[in-house]
This record gives sequence, structure tokens and C-alpha cells, in this order.
Amino acid sequence: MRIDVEDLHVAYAGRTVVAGAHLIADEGEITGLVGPNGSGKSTLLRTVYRHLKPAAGRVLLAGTDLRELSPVQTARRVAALPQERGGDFELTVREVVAMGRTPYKRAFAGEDTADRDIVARALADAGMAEHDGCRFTELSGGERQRVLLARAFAQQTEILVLDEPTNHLDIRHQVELLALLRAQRRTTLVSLHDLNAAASVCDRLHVLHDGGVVASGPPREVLRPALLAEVFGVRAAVVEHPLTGDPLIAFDHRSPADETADVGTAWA
Ligand SMILES: Nc1ncnc2c1ncn2[C@@H]1O[C@H](COP(=O)(O)OP(=O)(O)OP(=O)(O)O)[C@@H](O)[C@H]1O
Repeated sequence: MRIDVEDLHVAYAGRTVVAGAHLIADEGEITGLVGPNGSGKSTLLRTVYRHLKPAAGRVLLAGTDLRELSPVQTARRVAALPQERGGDFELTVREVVAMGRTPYKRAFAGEDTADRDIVARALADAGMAEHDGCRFTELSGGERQRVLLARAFAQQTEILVLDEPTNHLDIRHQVELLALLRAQRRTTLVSLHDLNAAASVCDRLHVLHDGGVVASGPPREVLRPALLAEVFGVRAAVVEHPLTGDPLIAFDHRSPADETADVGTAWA
């Protein structure tokens, strides 16, 4: 189920933070949203999972404007892992994941066997099956994250919108999560700070800068040194990963990009 974001404008209390953003997330692909702090990634994602309303422009799911869908219809199409991982749920891990089944329930209907199987499968996929009886509040940040991801899986939507899903995860769990997303082949729109992870797992990237998309395309075409200098303010070489052949960004951690250097317009 393809996502089209068209000329999107989003504001908080009159302050526009996403201004005229366009992007596409193709069916079954992993589409990455990257950009510096405050560039508008979370805000854009919140409009796609309908937590925020656009001030102008629109979000289409398989050609249908989100505004034409009810909240339940949206929840059957889009599951989200928001950046706000709060919710000090006084619930067990299993109960939190079972919340993902809500869009399919009539009021006060209980869980059936199919729901229980879906929840168990989602917990196993997120590597949290052994914690199913634990209290959510007693988990580490990374474990909570994986439980909330399992809740999104249990929602069984064609679209996943994930805001920094690898945040808090150790490197092994980052690799596992990204491999799991690839294996699922759902339409996935994901914000990532780790540009090397984005280069490895995303089919297409959109670079957000000051609320607008300034570059789009396959990671190899987008992640060029000039763009990294201009948008992220860093010096970097882009080489080939010796194991995978993916683009590998070797950052200069000693000094930022020289603001006076002529880096050209990488995305022209
Ligand atoms: N709830 C809010 N109310 C008011 N302003 C907000 C709110 N959330 C974000 N903003 C502002 O909107 C701008 C974009 O923030 P957003 O969180 O979308 O960026 P981001 O690219 O996801 O950043 P980060 O990489 O730091 O997570 C920032 O200037 C931020 O201060």
C-alpha cells in the first residue's frame, strides 16, 4: 500500500515546521527519512499516522486521502512506533501487545484464539516472547521499544511508520530489527539517525532539511559527501562497505564541515 505525501505543511501553534514536503513510500519497500535534529521528521511521520492534522497538503494511502478514512480504517492500514515511548502502562508485556488488536474488536469483545496467535507471533518476531508476563514498566528502554514494535506488528497493517526504531537498542538488536523489517516486506516509512543503517536497509531515502525534502532517491545517489556537508554539517567520505557492498559513510569525527568550503549543490 503506497504512501504519497503531497505538498505537506504542518504547524505547531502557528509555527510551520514542515513546509511543502513531498515524498513517496512505495508498496513493500523500506523508505527512510533522514535529516538533522529539528528538521521535521517526527512531525511528518505524525501526520502519516494521523496524530497531527496537516495545515495544508495531503497524505494518501493507496490513493485515498487520510481525511476520507475513519480512525479505525486508518488503524487497520497504518501501525506506528511513535517517538514518544511513554505510556507507563500498568500492564504486562502481553497486554500491551494485545492493544494492537483493538482496531479489529467490537466494543467489550474479548480475545479469540486467532488474536492470541497473532500476539504470540508478534512477540516472537520482536524477540520478546520470554518477557510476555513481565510488567511493561519494569523493562529497559530497549525492551520497551521492542514491545511497542510487537504491538505495531500485532496490528497487522500493510503500512508501518517507525520513528527512530533503533534508538536505545544495542547493535545486535539494531541489526536484528532492521533485518526483521526487511523480511516483513511491508510498506515501511522509517526515520533513522544512523545514516549507515539507512544506507544498508532502505530502498529509497528522503532527506529532510528545515521542513522540506531536499533530496530523494536510492541511498547510493543521495548520500554524497557534498549533501552530508551541506545538510548535516559534517565531513565524510562515502566508500563501499567491504562486506555488503552498500555505501559506507566514513565520518570525520574530528572536525565538522568547513562552512566556508564550496560544497556545491548536491541535490541539484
Ligand atoms: N509538540 C510540539 N510542539 C511544538 N513544537 C514542536 C513539537 N514537536 C516538535 N516541535 C518543533 O518542530 C520542529 C521539528 O521537530 P521534529 O521533532 O519534527 O524534528 P525531528 O527531525 O524529528 O528532530 P529529531 O531528530 O531531533 O528527533 C522542532 O523545531 C521542534 O522544536
